[in-house]
Amino acid sequence: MPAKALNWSFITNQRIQQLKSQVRAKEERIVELETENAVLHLKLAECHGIIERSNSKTMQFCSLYNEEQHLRRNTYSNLTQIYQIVQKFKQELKDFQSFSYLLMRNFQHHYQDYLSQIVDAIQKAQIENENLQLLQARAIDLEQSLQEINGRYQVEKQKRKALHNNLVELRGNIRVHCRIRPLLPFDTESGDLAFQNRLTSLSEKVVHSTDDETVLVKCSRPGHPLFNKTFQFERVYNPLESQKIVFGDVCPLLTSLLDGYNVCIMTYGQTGSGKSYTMLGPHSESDPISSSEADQEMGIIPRAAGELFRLLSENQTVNPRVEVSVVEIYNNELFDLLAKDSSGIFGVKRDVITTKEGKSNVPLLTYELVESPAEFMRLINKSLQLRVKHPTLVHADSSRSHLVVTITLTISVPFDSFADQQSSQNLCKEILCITPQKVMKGEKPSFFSRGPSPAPIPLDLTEQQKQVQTKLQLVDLAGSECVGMSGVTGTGLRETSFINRSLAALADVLGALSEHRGHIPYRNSKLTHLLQDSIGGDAKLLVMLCVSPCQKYLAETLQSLGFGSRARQVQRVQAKRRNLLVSSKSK
Ligand SMILES: Nc1ncnc2c1ncn2[C@@H]1O[C@H](COP(=O)(O)OP(=O)(O)OP(=O)(O)O)[C@@H](O)[C@H]1O
Repeated sequence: MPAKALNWSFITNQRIQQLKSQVRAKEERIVELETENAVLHLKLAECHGIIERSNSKTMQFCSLYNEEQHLRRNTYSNLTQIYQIVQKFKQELKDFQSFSYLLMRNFQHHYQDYLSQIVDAIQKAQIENENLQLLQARAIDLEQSLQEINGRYQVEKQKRKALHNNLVELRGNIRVHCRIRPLLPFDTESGDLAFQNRLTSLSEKVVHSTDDETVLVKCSRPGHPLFNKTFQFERVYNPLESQKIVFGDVCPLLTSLLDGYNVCIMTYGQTGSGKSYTMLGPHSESDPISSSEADQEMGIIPRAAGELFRLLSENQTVNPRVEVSVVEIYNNELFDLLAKDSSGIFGVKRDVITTKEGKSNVPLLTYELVESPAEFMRLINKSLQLRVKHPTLVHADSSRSHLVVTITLTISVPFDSFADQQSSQNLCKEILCITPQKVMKGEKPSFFSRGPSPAPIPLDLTEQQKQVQTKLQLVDLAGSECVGMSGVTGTGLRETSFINRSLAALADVLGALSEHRGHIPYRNSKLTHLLQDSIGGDAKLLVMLCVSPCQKYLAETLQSLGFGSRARQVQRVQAKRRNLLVSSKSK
């Protein structure tokens, strides 16, 4: 091999070696660079990641920024509004302040005014108060004087009443009371169509009590000018006055009964005017009258029984005997409601006779002995079951008969207790002496048994005593009535005719008595014949007029008031004390 070629190859090898080492160096460098590149890629990827994250954060920031911008804009507009409101409010506040200021000034101004007015008013009030106190003191003085005057007036009124009553008694006048009943449902009911059409005016109240002694009637009749009529009676009850008040005025008559006077109380009036209510109280077949004091609506009869037994129980020494008879006068026939006929039916026809002494008497009349108000009321209720009643157009429970309840009271009194008073009154004319021997022999008098006539009671023979017999007649008359108004026909019409005739007979008797006629027509009707001793005799007689307050019954009311006024004019003999029935001396 040539040297040159060797050299060349050497050089070439060297060169190759160089190049190889260069290549190796380059490759290492490449590897290094690739490694760097990879690192850089990694870093790039990292940077991409960071950039992406930054981008999303930037996006977030952007949206937050937008939101913030939006909020800011909103806040700004809100702030603007708030600012405007605040400005407005400030303005208003300013206005208000100035208004308050104005108000305050006004207030102060008015306050000053009012204050001075108040001060004035207080000063005036003080003066007024002083005046008022003076006036009050004067008013108290006046009131006291008024009370004194009123008291004196009441005393004078009582005295006047007592004097009037004495005068009535001395002149033998009939005492007349008048009771105006309240308006009741049946006053505004009527089967009559013509009435129905005029109902308002018909139920108008035309009868009034102006005081406790005067009745005022406003008379208005179609085609006549209106005029007022007044009637005076011993007592007038307004519609609100109770059964208790009515009985309060009747009550002293029971004391008179025990004092030895005969007493008669009768109710008179048109049908439905309240006679039975006043005399008996409300009752019906199924609901009899009680004798309980709790019953506020009890009438005169049950109250009288209670009061009589109360008075007797207060005076144990009188040894009383109380006998009762109940009589009904129906169609001018007299029925003894306590007697049974042969077939055992109660209500036996009896007759009235005039005795030799000129007294009326009912032979065989049953007298039942009673010892308590309850026993008495049992008899009354039994009798009321028999009393004839029929419905009329005026009211459903109309009594078609006169009812006469007679209580005969026999009491023992010391011999001189009545005589002194009798002599002072010079009334000792009528002495019914029953022979004392009969009692002294110890015979059992027939009057101990239930029997046909009231009789004296046994005496304590160790003392000088006498028996006094007095009679209390309680009469519930049947109602006077206008046939057209009551709408009765047939039997009812016959009853009405008898009722009206007997009431006319009663009026005739009063007329004859007031004119002091020689003949008094007692015998024209059984009613007047039976009541002869009470009406014309020496009993204390009280007529209780019952009237309706309404226009519908004006004619009947005027008739009843006229009857009462005429009754007041009657001057009979003075009421007399009953005297000895039996007397006895100690052995
Ligand atoms: N003062 C009064 N207070 C309340 N109700 C009364 C009053 N007076 C009468 N009444 C009522 O009026 C009605 C008729 O009264 P009442 O039966 O006493 O009349 P009267 O005059 O006896 O009638 P008649 O003669 O037809 O029997 C009864 O329902 C009775 O309860």
